[in-house]
Amino acid sequence: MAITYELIKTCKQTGARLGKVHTPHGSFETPMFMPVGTLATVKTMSPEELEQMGAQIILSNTYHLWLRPGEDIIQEAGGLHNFMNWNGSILTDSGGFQVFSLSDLRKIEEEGVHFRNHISGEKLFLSPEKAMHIQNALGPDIMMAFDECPPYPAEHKYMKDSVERTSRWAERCLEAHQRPHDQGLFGIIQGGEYEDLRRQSAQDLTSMDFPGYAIGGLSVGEPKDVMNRVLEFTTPLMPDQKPRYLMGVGSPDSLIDGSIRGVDMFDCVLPTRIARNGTLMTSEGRLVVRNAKFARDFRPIDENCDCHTCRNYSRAYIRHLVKANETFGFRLTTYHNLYFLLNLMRQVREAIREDRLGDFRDEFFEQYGFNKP
Ligand SMILES: CNc1nc2cc(C(=O)NN)ccc2[nH]1
Ligand SMILES: [Zn+2]
Repeated sequence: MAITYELIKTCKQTGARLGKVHTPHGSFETPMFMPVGTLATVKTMSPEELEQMGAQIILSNTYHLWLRPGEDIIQEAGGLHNFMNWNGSILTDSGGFQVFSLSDLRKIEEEGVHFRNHISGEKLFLSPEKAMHIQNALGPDIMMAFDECPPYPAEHKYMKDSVERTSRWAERCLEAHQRPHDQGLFGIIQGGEYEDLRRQSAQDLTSMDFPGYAIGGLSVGEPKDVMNRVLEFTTPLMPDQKPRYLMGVGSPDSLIDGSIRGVDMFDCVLPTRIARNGTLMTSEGRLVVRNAKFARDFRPIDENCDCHTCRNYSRAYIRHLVKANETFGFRLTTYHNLYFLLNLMRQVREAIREDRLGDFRDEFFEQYGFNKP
């Protein structure tokens, strides 16, 4: 069975929608945040802990797994689910973003992209066909088309050529897709900040009938109001009976603002990455637990959080572990940050059910300390 989307209801106060995505490894309600497990692990978390905190779909990176351990080993293990013992859904990206963000030495041709391994420097080549071959071997529930994620800002002429090549590459990905029945392939809409190019990209891709669509090329350094403007004119161009996935977005305010503009799925390394340097997301804003003021603070990280970390450990203890570079400290901070975002999405879904996501946004922004528009 492939990927299907069920639109449950639209928020009467905003453009947000409550939905459900069905995959071969289970269904999940949307809007939903996907923890990132780049190398077939959400760093420091066990699959049991991910399940316990309410994660239902995680992301893994094709580029990284191709280099290490190699898709052949994962295929021999029976695919990513078996290899990492995760029974929920998995989405793999295509490597498009890594090629353009990790490797500066690259040459883009019609056939594909020549670049260097960001670790060893060896010459590499990725094409739509190669990216599909690797993802078919990894065996996720959802795969992403191979595209170009251009830098921000980019000239309109460059972006137009890039969008047209990305559309040709999307066609080639569909051609090369080996397992359409048990692996959904999402197309990626590009076009940068240009409304005419986002429209052209959306028209090209929606004419190819993918089971879901992503909005790429954002969260690449553009101001938040540019992202929000691009979402405002892009989501209405996307089919409303299919999932809409905004790639690389995961700060609390962007998750809420993206949901309000009709986005259903999000992923970002932010919560796990900042956890590893002791920065916590709390309902009152960010908390840097290394700060000396927490040395004798025996309250939980967030008094409004009921996660495992906040129910059992204090700021003073976590500060001590983080300063001593104790692994357990980073497990506690990671668990809390992921729980915080998964719980935020639960509250967003609840607010959509009750047609009050606009009010929720104002309350959350006020308490978290985000400046209101
Ligand atoms: C962290 N920011 C961020 N932007 C992204 C864009 C893409 C994309 O356009 N892929 N084709 C993927 C991941 C991203 N992560
Ligand atoms: Zn917590």
